[in-house]
Amino acid sequence: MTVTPQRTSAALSAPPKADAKVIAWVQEMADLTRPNRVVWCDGSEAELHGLMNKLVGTGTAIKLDPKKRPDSYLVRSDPSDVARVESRTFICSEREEDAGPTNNWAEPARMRRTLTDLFRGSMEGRTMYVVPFSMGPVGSPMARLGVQVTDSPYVVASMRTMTRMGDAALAQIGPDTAWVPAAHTVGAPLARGQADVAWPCNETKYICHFPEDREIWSYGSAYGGNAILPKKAFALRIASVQARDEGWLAEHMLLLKVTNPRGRVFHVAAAFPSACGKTNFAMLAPTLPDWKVETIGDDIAWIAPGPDGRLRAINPEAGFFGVAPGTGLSTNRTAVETMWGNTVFTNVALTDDGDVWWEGLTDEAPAHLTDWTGASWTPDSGRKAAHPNARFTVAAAQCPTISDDWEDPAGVVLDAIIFGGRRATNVPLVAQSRSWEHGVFMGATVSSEQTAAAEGTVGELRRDPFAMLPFCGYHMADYWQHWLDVGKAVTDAGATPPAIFQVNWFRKDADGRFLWPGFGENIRVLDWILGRLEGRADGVDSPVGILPAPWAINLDGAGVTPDQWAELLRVDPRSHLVESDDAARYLETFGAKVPEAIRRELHTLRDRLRGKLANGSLAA
Ligand SMILES: Nc1nc2c(ncn2[C@@H]2O[C@H](COP(=O)(O)OP(=O)(O)OP(=O)(O)O)[C@@H](O)[C@H]2O)c(=O)[nH]1
Ligand SMILES: O=C([O-])CC(=O)C(=O)O
Ligand SMILES: [Mn+2]
Repeated sequence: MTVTPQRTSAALSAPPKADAKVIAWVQEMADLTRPNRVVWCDGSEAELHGLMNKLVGTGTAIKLDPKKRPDSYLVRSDPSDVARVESRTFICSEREEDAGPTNNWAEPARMRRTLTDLFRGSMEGRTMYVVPFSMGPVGSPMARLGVQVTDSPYVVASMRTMTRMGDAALAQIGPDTAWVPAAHTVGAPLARGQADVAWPCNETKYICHFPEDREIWSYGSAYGGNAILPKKAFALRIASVQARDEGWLAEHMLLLKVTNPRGRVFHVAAAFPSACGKTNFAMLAPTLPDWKVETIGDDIAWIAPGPDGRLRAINPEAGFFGVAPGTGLSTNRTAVETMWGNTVFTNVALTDDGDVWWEGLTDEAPAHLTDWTGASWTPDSGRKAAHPNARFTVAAAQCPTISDDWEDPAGVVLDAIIFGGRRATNVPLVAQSRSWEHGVFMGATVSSEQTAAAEGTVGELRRDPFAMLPFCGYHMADYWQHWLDVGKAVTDAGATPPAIFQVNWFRKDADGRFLWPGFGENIRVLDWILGRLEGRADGVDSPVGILPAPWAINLDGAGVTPDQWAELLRVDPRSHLVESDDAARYLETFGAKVPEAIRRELHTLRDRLRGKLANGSLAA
């Protein structure tokens, strides 16, 4: 006897105003994945409570003590599903060369067959949630729309915080609206009567992007960066392609508003690789008097020329998906205050009185904890209580320093752009680029030590251009050309592009200690950066860019010794020449597509370094 699986009707449960094409796609996905039922998410508070109750019921989430942290939960993932899987992330462009050497490429038709086979029946025994979402304030001309289907209630709850989702987003989609379909399954169908596990996932994982079709498929993981598809998959990988085609920029950048002691307001964007300080910088608590720093976004910025030609930026997200370890009262009090309630924690430790803890939250660890794997833990267990990539998910609106213009549908005018990385040696604390082209060169050659935000060896040095290495949806060298083109378009429109800077908070001394106090003290660097824009801060030329002149950065009370300061800004021509050899080899991997302006900047850098070396030996 053959049993025809019951057809789950997407149309039956669809809201009355749902667009026909959306319904048809959801139906197609339901026919393929065969869930027990289809639920269209409305984005309401009641819906969120229902999802969290369900997660508590399946043992996925633990409700924290409401007296300590109201409406907050701890979720423990499967120990194998804790970070983005870059080796399983694919750009399936029609032509391999459009993905470029930094992406895994797969032939689209073949990948579609693979995915179709994997998705067939993958939601059996589960509920398919339909989550319409808007990236950017609903109705903003800079916002973009999408619809994700997923069988993970944890992912739906995360999307409720990270995006504007539900009815309001669905209402934006009409017959002629562009929207991105994003299909997600944990890949763990349940047979009739089979008991579920707390964190269903699959050993096999695929995170696939079809840039020409503007489509996303994700299989096997429920970890945020792999499964909350509006975030990295859409707002960076797919959006970077849209941005290239439409003349704007989709960037891995935080956004902040700074008011200086004289009341002048600036907006700044900064790109640092994953786990290199974006959230911390976005919530900077200034240690210098009379400065005000407010938060607009902590991870992604969409940047487009406005009517006056100047670049304007929005934060397309609605929440923070932040790294917990290292986030504490002494480093980022603002983040800690943001998480007072309504927060989902993933892979942190549980205290005996029903609250959460992680390394760095407080100086001293509690005497006893349940660690992120659910095992008993004491300070002398000899292992971390929280996973190094443990995360908190919380609404941006809850941030005490959220800026009043963070949801401005027109975006904020950008005054400066900062690139950074995690470098123990060589790279100075701050340098200003001499031009837009030089700034693009700085961004293109950023290198950083690998962190726990992706699988791989922590500490290994890798080039991470524009902090976009894992997130650029097309050929990286074409992306650099696009940046050059955008700068030129701004200039051609008679406007001034933002000034570009490079920073490094992470330089270490011979004993392996950070030379720069960082965190709230980073305001001293911002003071200089903005002072450069106002013409009130002095700089000295160097081969790698304009460095702060002696005394140009206020170090009063920073606790930095003159020797440390000298080391923070030291540019050793010999080691920079070695670095530039490496940069040259790196650029070679992109072949003929490397823009002429980038080659020219490399050439200039090497000439200047050699000149410096020659002068140095003359002087000696
Ligand atoms: N030494 C030093 N460490 C910092 C500084 N800012 C951030 N960190 C540390 O860097 C780690 C990651 O910081 P985050 O701000 O969460 O990084 P992120 O770039 O937002 O990370 P993603 O969410 O993965 O994109 C934490 O352990 C921080 O404590 C700084 O100025 N100095
Ligand atoms: O995407 C993630 O998993 C978290 C994140 O912000 C990053 O890695 O940059
Ligand atoms: Mn990030």
